[in-house]
Amino acid sequence: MTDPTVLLHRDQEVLAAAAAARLVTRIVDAQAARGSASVVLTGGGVGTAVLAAVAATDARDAVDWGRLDVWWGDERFLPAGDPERNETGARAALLDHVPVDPARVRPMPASDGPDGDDPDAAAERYAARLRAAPGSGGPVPAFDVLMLGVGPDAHVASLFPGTPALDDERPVVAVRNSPKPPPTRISLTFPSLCAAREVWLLASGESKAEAVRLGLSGADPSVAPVAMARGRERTLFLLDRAAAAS
Ligand SMILES: O=C1O[C@H](COP(=O)(O)O)[C@@H](O)[C@H](O)[C@H]1O
Repeated sequence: MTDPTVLLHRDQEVLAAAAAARLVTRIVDAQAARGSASVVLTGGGVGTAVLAAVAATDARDAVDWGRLDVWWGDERFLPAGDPERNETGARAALLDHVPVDPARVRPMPASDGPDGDDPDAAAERYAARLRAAPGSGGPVPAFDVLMLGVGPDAHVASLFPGTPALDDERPVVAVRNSPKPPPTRISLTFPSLCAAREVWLLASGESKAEAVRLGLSGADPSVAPVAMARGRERTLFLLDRAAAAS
């Protein structure tokens, strides 16, 4: 686990553009070093804005999209194509616009998928895919970069304060009664999130400032799950000024 480095940006637009440039470079470097790269996507406002900024930059052509593994850190357990799904937003912002290998894009199952409306079975299915992924020497691969948004309540992925998922050691869990709609979700757990080489926490706006402060100050993760957002080799808090204001 690494201590966070804070990088400040003027506003969300600059933050998204800078994170997009950093993401392209990170993927290109990983592909040069290991032949392929793996990223874990987040939903939410800034996370999706970063993907749109990647799509908008010519630098995206430096990436070998066919050698990129795409995963998600959490998902709203809704039917495929639902606009509230993180997958839907990521496809519209980026994945539909670049030549990714469909077999290497691995969304979390939808509620009308092979397990039907059973989030526990869907979580187990995703855990099995992670375990079986090339280069996975354990429960999950060593992701090159894992991006996280953060809620005003300091949740990351779909790990909410005071909920049993925070202490769950399985790599992927079903989340019920989420305080933020929709109520049923699937999420990577802390051991999986923290297995990433680099974790990037993205936050924009003053509503996130207190959560960011807690995330940087070693708060109790049961109160502020964001405090567990740490990568093995590097942790970045990519913030705009408003999110850093507390
Ligand atoms: O529900 C979720 O919320 C967080 C934060 O979203 P934001 O719109 O407030 O930035 C997001 O990171 C997570 O992936 C998502 O499922």
